[in-house]
Amino acid sequence: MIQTEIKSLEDALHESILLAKHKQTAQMLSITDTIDKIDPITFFNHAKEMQGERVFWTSPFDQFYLVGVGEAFALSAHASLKRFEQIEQKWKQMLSEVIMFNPHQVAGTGPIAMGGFSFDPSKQRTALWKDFETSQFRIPAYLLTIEKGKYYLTINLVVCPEDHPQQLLYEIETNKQLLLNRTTPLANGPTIKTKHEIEPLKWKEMVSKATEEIKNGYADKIVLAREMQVTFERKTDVAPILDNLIKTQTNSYVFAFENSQSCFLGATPERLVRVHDQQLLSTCLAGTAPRGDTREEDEQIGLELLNDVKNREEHEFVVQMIHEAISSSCEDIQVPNQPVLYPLKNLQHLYTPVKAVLKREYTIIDIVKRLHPTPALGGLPREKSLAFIRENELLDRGWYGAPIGWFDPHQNGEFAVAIRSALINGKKASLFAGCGVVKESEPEAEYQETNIKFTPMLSVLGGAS
Ligand SMILES: C=C(O[C@@H]1C=C(C(=O)O)C=C[C@H]1O)C(=O)O
Ligand SMILES: [Mg+2]
Repeated sequence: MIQTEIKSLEDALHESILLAKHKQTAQMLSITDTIDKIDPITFFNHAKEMQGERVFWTSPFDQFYLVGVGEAFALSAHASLKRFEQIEQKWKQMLSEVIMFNPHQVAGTGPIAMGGFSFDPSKQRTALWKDFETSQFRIPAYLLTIEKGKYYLTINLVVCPEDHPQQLLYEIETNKQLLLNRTTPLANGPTIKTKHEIEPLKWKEMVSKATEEIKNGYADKIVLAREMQVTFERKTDVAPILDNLIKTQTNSYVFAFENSQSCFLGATPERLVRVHDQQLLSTCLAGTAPRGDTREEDEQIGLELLNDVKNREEHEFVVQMIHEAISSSCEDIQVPNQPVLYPLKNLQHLYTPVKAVLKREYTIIDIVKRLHPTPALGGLPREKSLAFIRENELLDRGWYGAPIGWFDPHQNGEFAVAIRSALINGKKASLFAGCGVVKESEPEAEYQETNIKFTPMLSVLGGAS
């Protein structure tokens, strides 16, 4: 990694092309500067006119946004074996070769990697997720970062020995104009034409089977998910959906990842892990109840949730596992001994935050590897619950329920668990929702719980009834 003082874009291009000529190979370059204020959804919307797929991330807790377009560099791991290590290794290799011009040193600027993993690389893949790899990160060509009210644009590109600085400069200026200096109105949000739940009866039978297995001592908890397929009147536009998610799901991360004709997006309340300056945060989120119609009713439901044996059990398995999973790589681990309520628009959860200090020799990817899947999405014990899911679930989870997020060259990053999500493809979409099955689970109650978990996405897709 070579780091230099501030340069004009033209000088940076000159220097990188010279280096590429000298080495007789392509050279990656990353240049970051501040820009004027721009709405992140506007930027995302404009990016549609450009070549390249878009990615979107916002964390509601610190008004932090990342919006990327195009792909300067890709990191992927094909085999399921050691996929986290492969991503890390390719990332380190890339970082050792990139030239960075970034005077700001703000988390989430520069050549950052945005992407995710599939839930279970050992599960048989279907055509549904054909556009997505099982481990896939993208260093966007153009990246908007909004942090603490400041706006940054990073341009990442790979130059070749035969490139011309003036030509590249012209292309970049044209794209910047397109992204930053236009006023294109947002299209209307979609309207759902048809809704189809996949095999609800079979799903309930599977919940009964899991409950029986748990009672027989096979496992303590198994998380089971299902799919709802919807169709739209017209081909969907993602920007108004994201806009709506940000406005309606205020306690959730909002994310989108485009790949070819598909877009995976959602509004998840579940942080997997965040690392900033070695400070680590993780979240135990499991145990669910609806919101009440009045304040009193809401408080009553919340109180019952806090004291409900079945939901507390679902939750406790997650707390124990996350604590154990980070114990060897962290110091000063703090875990409250009681959960609190985490209210969302359509439902409420039991929530226990976990704080720790990440030891210097570990990275966020090491932690993702240890945590995924937590018993909030897999179960306990991990391998047994995964085996049950693999064998019985009527669904290709793809990236649903798996880590999605970003990391930067300075060991900062954040991953959420991709729930409350949908995979959109033109005029159709698949929505996903799951729930933690324990020995007290009732199939009908779990079915209703998954129904409320569909509502955040259903309502922004124009189909809540
Ligand atoms: C699996 C999902 O959510 C998970 C399951 C929960 C539960 O069963 O109580 C609660 C939060 C999440 O950990 C989902 O939303 O699809
Ligand atoms: Mg539950």
